[in-house]
Amino acid sequence: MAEARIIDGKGFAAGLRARIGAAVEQLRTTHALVPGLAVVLVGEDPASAIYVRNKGEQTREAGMHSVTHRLDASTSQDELLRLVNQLNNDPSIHGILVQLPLPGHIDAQAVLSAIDPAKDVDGFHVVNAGRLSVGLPALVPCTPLGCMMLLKDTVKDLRGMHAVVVGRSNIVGKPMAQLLLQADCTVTIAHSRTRDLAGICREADILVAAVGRPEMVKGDWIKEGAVVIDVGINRVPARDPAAAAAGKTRIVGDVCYAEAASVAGAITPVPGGVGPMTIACLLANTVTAACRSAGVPLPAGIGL
Ligand SMILES: Nc1nc(=O)c2c([nH]1)NC[C@@H]1CN(c3ccc(C(=O)N[C@@H](CCC(=O)O)C(=O)O)cc3)C=[N+]21
Ligand SMILES: [Mg+2]
Repeated sequence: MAEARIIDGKGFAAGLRARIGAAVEQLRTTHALVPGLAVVLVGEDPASAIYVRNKGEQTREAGMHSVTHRLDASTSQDELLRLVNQLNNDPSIHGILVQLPLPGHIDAQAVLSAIDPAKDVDGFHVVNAGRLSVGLPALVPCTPLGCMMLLKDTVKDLRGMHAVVVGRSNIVGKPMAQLLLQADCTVTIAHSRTRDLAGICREADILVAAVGRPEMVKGDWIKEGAVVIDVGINRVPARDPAAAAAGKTRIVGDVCYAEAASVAGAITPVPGGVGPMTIACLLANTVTAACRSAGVPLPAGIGL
């Protein structure tokens, strides 16, 4: 059997960011509208710090207004809520992202609920989750949105295909299932407690792995020719034992890539697959939020 086609998320994301940059330039010249994104980071988690820096850089590269608030890990929930409220009322800010996870003393749901749904570019507010589930215009969570863009680019006609989503988080699994359903797929949501998970996965024409367990999905879980979207980003010890002993790590997905690539028809790599799409879609959502708030038509080429 032929080796799977590699779905180039990194390349697709670069193209999407270029289209976003052009749209931002149009909005500025024709509507005097500059989309603005505020990212809030509480504490010093090193991975989060890198993501937040990348978000800020890519936002500016697209010509957008970017603000990053870095708060001490000891910041109280009240202080964080005051900042969110201030950003809700700031007309230069169209998108607000509070980086997760938050320190344990802060109730993440309370913070997410405080974000104005119109500025909720993560799409995590219950209003956006509800709007997505009933088919109303919504801000759609960035990772599933990016997965969907890659799928639509890879598969000519998704209608009637059996999509299996492994993982049921509010951030990826559930919204992913909603988007697939909207694209007329037949959708199964599976998870760690699913009976015969391997057998269910083998029925998938489209397999989305979003469980957060390194290389859990094996090659023999995959139907010949299936499209595999690997959402996982797991840090594991480096392959080389000496490097591993020295604390070096590498990143793997939720899918055992080498095994899967010899069975699947197409597959996203990790890194370079879904991850870069997540940030590009954050920029796209910020443009969407800015246009909706200003009553300006959405630019073409940056949505589903
Ligand atoms: N409120 C909130 N919204 C988020 O969207 C959010 C969050 N909190 N907390 C953390 C996770 C993680 N996340 C990623 C973004 C980009 C890559 C990414 O660009 N990955 C690259 C590089 C991977 C690497 O080398 O680390 C890749 O997969 O190729 C990964 C992960 C967004 N998150
Ligand atoms: Mg689970």
